[in-house]
Amino acid sequence: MSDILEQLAEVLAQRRQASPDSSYVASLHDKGLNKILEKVGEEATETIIAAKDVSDEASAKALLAETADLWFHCMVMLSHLGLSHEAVLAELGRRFGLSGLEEKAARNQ
Ligand SMILES: N=c1c2ncn([C@@H]3O[C@H](COP(=O)(O)OP(=O)(O)OP(=O)(O)O)[C@@H](O)[C@H]3O)c2ncn1[C@@H]1O[C@H](COP(=O)(O)O)[C@@H](O)[C@H]1O
Repeated sequence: MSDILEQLAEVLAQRRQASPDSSYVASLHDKGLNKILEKVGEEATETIIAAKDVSDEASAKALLAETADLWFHCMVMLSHLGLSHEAVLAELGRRFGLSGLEEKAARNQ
């Protein structure tokens, strides 16, 4: 999965130099941080609504699509602010490492 995030991050970095007319991501950068944050909020809301409505394969698929939209717009936000998705993965890894150690310690007591 992180390979896909890596490749997406490379494309997003290229789009920071692109013309707003040629690309959705470039148009978001051109509109600025407030527009990007508006999209993150919109996609978060759509994800929540979709998650409350999962009842079959089609609605589960709709939730996955909304989650992808949310992750994508979070990636654009990080790119706009010059931050790396790798730092987010490192933070998750650090927490996972910590909880893994805690679980191990608890098992050994
Ligand atoms: N992963 C995505 C991706 N996910 C979602 N979206 C777009 O995000 C938008 C969100 O959906 P909305 O229904 O809110 O769209 P909208 O109503 O048109 O948006 P607004 O007018 O509200 O801004 C849609 O326009 C989707 O096409 C994406 N657009 C691009 N990518 C990736 O980004 C790369 C660069 O894209 P371009 O900048 O378009 O070249 C692409 O190669 C893709 O890999």
